[in-house]
Amino acid sequence: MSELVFDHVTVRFRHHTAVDDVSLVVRSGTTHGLVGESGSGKSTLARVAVGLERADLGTVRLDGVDLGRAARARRKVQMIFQDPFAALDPRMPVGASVAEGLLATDRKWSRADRATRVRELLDLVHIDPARASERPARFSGGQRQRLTIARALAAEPAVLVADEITSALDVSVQGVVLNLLRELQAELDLTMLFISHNLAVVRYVSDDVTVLRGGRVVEQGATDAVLADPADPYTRELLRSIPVLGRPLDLEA
Ligand SMILES: Nc1ncnc2c1ncn2[C@@H]1O[C@H](COP(=O)(O)OP(=O)(O)OP(=O)(O)O)[C@@H](O)[C@H]1O
Repeated sequence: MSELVFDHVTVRFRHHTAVDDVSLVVRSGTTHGLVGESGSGKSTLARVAVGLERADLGTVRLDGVDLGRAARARRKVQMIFQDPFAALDPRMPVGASVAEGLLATDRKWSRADRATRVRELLDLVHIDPARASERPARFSGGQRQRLTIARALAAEPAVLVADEITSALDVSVQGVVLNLLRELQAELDLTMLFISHNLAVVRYVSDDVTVLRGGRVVEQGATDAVLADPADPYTRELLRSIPVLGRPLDLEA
């Protein structure tokens, strides 16, 4: 089991409340989408989960353990960031970058085991393992994002937090990365908090959804139910930007 619970979380920056009493549950083996316009508090909430930000009130718990008090448990929550160009050290062979993720596991890895695991991880994200010695500059944006996913998976996370991971990519590549995530979800039974300002993207990967506005939850529930019958005008507004059924997803919005 790996359930991530945000329990009445509030985060303030000086007099500004970025996250205001937010509660949500990322159920084990499911993807929870977090959607809302720019500045609604999505990234701040994600940063609290991985310990980059502190909650002023409330707790984030992984399987009952308060992550605010347990740095070790926080390593079980791994974040994938928006910009795959900034996320990989340009001087390092990509295999070495992926291997960095193994440091977050509690095991000691022999050189041979490490190399084998890196090959497996590259294979999992459909990057030719023979390219492990190449630098990031030789890879496209979409390939780099797949490399950062491999590095996050190397850490054997209980929960993955994906923050706008497709928004820096060309629209043609976004679908490839989203499809990979769906494939990994099915294969590895991933538990994931998936953040995007784009409801079409969230709908594509999420079992449950929380809609944030101005740091507050305005709507929450099973994705299908929420999108079929949104109770809040703001969600209806976000939905209007999604193309009707039968037309391709507008992943660029
Ligand atoms: N370190 C900080 N210091 C002060 N204010 C901050 C800080 N980080 C975020 N904020 C503010 O908190 C609010 C929420 O920001 P946050 O980045 O969480 O929103 P977001 O929904 O992720 O937006 P975006 O989609 O643009 O990333 C914004 O008003 C932002 O300006």
